[in-house]
Amino acid sequence: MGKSEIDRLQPSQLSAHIGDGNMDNQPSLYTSNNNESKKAAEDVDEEAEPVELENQVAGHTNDGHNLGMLKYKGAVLKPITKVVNGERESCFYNDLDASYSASLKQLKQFVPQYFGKEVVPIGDKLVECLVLEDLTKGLKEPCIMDIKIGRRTWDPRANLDKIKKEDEKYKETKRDLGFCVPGFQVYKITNGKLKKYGKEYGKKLNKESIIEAFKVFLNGDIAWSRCLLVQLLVNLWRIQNWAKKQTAVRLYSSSILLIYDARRLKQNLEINGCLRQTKPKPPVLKRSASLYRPLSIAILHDKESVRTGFSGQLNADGPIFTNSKPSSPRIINCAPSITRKEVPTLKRMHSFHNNYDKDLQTIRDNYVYMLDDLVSEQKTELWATAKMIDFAHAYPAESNTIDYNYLDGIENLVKIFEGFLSECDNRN
Ligand SMILES: Nc1ncnc2c1ncn2[C@@H]1O[C@H](COP(=O)(O)OP(=O)(O)OP(=O)(O)O)[C@@H](O)[C@H]1O
Ligand SMILES: O=P(O)(O)O[C@@H]1[C@H](O)[C@H](O)[C@@H](OP(=O)(O)O)[C@H](OP(=O)(O)O)[C@H]1O
Repeated sequence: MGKSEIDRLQPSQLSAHIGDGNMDNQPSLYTSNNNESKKAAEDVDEEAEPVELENQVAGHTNDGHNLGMLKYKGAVLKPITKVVNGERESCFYNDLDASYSASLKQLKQFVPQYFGKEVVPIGDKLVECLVLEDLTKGLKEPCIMDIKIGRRTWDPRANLDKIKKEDEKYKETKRDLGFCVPGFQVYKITNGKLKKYGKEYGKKLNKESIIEAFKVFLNGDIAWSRCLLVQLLVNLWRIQNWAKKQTAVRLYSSSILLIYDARRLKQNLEINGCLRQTKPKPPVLKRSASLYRPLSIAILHDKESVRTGFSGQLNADGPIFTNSKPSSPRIINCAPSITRKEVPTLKRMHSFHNNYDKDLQTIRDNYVYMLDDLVSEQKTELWATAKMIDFAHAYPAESNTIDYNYLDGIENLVKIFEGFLSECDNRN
C-alpha cells in the first residue's frame, strides 16, 4: 500500500469523511445535560472506583501492556491503551450522532450507547477511557459470545508483521465462515454453573466444531429455545440488512456480541415443558398442530393454519398454545402483506436449507412480528440480543461499495442460526 493511501486513512479523517463529528465535544456520562446521558447516570449502580468487568469474554486484558475492560458507575469503560485505536473508535461513535448518512444513523441502534471519554483512576495511574453502555446490565446469568466478523481482521494501516499475525489466527473459521469466536461464557441451565471459553479454544475451532460451540453457548445441547433463537436472529437479520446496503464504512476486526440471560432461558424452557424436573407439561401438541415450524408455512396452508394450536397470545416466553383450534391464527392479522399469491412455493419445507430469498424474507417477517408482539403487547423486556462492538479499526469506505468482508461473515452467521431455528422446529 502506498504512503499516500495510508495518509488518506488517518483516524481524524473518519469524521471529515462521514460527518462533522467532534470527538471531544461528546457529553460525558457524569456531566452532560443531554437527557439520555442524564437518565443513564441516574440509573447507574455505584461502583466507587473502576472494577474489572467480570463478564468480559474477549479482547485485551490486564497483561502489563494493555488494560482490560472495566465497570464503573453502571457503565463499561474501555481503556485507551493504543491512542490511535482509541481515537478512531471514539471518532466512530461520535460520527454516528453527527452524520447525515442514513446508514450510519441506522447503525446507532445496533451499537452500545456511547457516553464520551472520561479520565479515571486505574491503580496509580489516570487513564482515558471510552464510556459505553453496559450491554449485560440487569442480566442475572449473562451468557455472552464475542464473534469477530471478517476474513480480514487487519486494517489498511497494518504492517506486514501485523497482517501475518492476524492471518495466522482463527484460520479455519475465518477462511470457511468469514468470522471467528475469540471467547464466550455460558451459564449452564442444568446446574447454573458458569463456563468460560477463551481465545485458545476459539483458535482451534473449524466449521464443524464451531456448530457445537454455538450449541454449548445457546444451551442448545440441553434444549432448543425458539424464543431465544428468534430474539437473536431478529437482531442479526437487522444487522445483515444494514450490511447489505451500507457503503459508508469498512469494519475490520469488529465484533458482534450475542447476549442472553440463562435464567430467563431456563424459565422459558420450563414453562414450555422442555426441562424435565419442572412444572406440569402443557398439552402435547402433535407435530402438525405445532407452531414450531416456519410460521409462514403454517399460515399459507389453509388446513394447517387452523391447526397451529397457537392461542393467539404471546407471553414473555413466546407463543402460548392451546388444545383448541383457532379458526384464524393471530399471526395472519400481524402479517397482512403475506398472501398465498405472493409466495406460492412456501409449502416447500426445506426453504431454510435452500435459503430461497423470498421464502426467507416472509419467514423473517413473521418472526419480527412475533418479537414485536412480545414487546409491545406484553410490555415485557426481551432477554437476548445481538449488538455490534469494537470499532477500533473502523475506516471510511474509499469508494461507495459494500463491505463484503463484513457482509460475508454476518451472512454465514445468520445461516447457521437459521439452521438452528429449523432444527428447533423439528424437535419441538
Ligand atoms: N458495551 C459493552 N457492554 C458489555 N460488555 C462489553 C461491551 N463492550 C465490550 N464488552 C466486553 O469486552 C470484550 C472486549 O471488547 P472489545 O472488543 O471492544 O475490546 P478490544 O480489546 O478492542 O478487543 P480486541 O482485542 O478484539 O480488539 C467483549 O468481548 C465483551 O465481553
Ligand atoms: O485474538 P487475539 O489472539 O487476542 O489477537 C488480538 C486481536 O486480534 C486484537 O484485535 C488485536 O488488537 P488490536 O485491535 O489492537 O490490533 C491484538 O493485537 P495486539 O497483540 O497488537 O494487541 C491481537 O493480539
